[in-house]
Amino acid sequence: MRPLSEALGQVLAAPLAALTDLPPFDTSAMDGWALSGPGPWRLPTGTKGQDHPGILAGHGETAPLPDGHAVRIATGARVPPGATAVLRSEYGTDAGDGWLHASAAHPVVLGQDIRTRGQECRSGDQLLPAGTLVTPAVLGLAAAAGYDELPTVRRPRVEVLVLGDELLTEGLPHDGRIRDALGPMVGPWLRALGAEVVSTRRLADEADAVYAAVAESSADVVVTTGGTAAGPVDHVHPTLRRLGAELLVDGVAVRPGHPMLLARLARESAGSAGDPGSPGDPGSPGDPESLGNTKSPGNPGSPGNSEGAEPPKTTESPERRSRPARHLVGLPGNPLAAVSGLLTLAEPLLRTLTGRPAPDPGPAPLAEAVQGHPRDTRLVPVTFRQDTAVPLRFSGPAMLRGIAVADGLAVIPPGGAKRGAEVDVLDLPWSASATEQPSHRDQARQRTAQATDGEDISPRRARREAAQP
Ligand SMILES: Nc1nc2c(c(=O)[nH]1)N[C@H]1C(S)=C(S)[C@@H](COP(=O)(O)OP(=O)(O)OC[C@H]3O[C@@H](n4cnc5c(N)ncnc54)[C@H](O)[C@@H]3O)O[C@H]1N2
Ligand code: MOO
Repeated sequence: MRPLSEALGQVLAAPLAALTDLPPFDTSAMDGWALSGPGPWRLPTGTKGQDHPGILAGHGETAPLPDGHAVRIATGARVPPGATAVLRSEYGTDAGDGWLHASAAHPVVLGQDIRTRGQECRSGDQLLPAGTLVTPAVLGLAAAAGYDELPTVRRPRVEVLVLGDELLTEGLPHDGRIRDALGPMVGPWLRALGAEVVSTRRLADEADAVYAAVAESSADVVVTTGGTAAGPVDHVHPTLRRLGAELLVDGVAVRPGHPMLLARLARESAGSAGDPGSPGDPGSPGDPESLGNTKSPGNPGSPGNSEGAEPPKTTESPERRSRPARHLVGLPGNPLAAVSGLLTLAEPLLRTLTGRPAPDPGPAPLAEAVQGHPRDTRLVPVTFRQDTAVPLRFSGPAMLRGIAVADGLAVIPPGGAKRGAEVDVLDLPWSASATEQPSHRDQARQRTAQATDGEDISPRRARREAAQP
């Protein structure tokens, strides 16, 4: 459990059920008078004009209001028993003779401007499902519904290791060296995906340095960048072999990003002995082994070659076996290939570890034809214009110019897609639709269907229209 003040950005470990009716009592929605029955209404002596406040917010139950009577009331105050409506101050006249009259232009309707008890929810109603990200609005709702603290899943602790001798951390490229584009990008991206990033370290292309950094990391997830291919200084595979890690994904049929990998590290490596805690301590950690079964357009590729797929023999004690596994996500060094790995490997892993539901962004039609790879799925940066996904230029594996202005990555099947073809789009964590819960999306669809007399519209359009005031 976490106090509300510390729960922002966490994920709910259990559904949020209302601890009270909301509103908890019949409440005046306006400043004015509480009335009983048809008017004119008798005012209590001493409440004439503004000199007597009447019933104010924050007070206990008041005396019943007899038929034909009225009493001044403030917004948020408890409506007295027997009241049948509230008349706004601008719609009534207190002439000072002890009687209140409603203006002819505003005839009183039964129940008007009274928020009835339980209008928003009844005590025990489920307000939010487990797995919901705690946003500022969720904090407000939880407080209104009676919570002082929230059951949350601990965020997975992630360490980022940036590999590459050629990388500069400042200034302009020179002498064959280039700026590190992934160090500043990957940590914040993982944070947006729900991770607690404990550090981002830059490492030289040295086998022992890479081995030591991975072996000594106490993080739940190690994310490396670069060094995934088979070049002379690509140290990720050799390190994993040296550690006896199990390769769960070793390359995918996706461009860019095809050398990305996911490995399960031995539960206890040199530096992680006795590592306390786990992403799932208080909550319900998912099982990353079921990643392939999660319903997600984020897994467009199929694991390719299966080098090292033989699981290591386990001689662990039951106590050690009960500790959660640690994982390594190997992102390719080409920057857009690394983004591809963030969205298709890191995202489902972190989502599963925190028990969040799979996104269901829905397809979008392509504004233009997109050339495909002959055998592999392509991921292409797109932006949304009206209802369509517009492919962006600068989508090469080494380029970030397209993704920097994109709303998502379109999933282009092998062989390509024609103009108008409906393709899945992987949302970026900060794109509006990525932050919606499926239940909200369904409600948005329903609301929009109501607003459009059931016209069949695309889910993306439904979401956009539902977001309009
Ligand atoms: N013979 C083959 N060579 C390569 C293949 C292949 O199939 N056969 N695949 C290519 C593809 S596709 C990719 S993607 C890369 C993956 O390489 P690595 O993960 O080993 O990454 P590096 O070799 O370290 O770097 C690749 C490229 O990216 C630049 N880079 C690396 N880190 C950063 C960074 N932090 N910021 C900016 N740029 C970075 C690096 O300078 C290289 O240009 O392998 C291909 N090769
Ligand atoms: O697949 Mo590489 O990953 O084209 O950039």
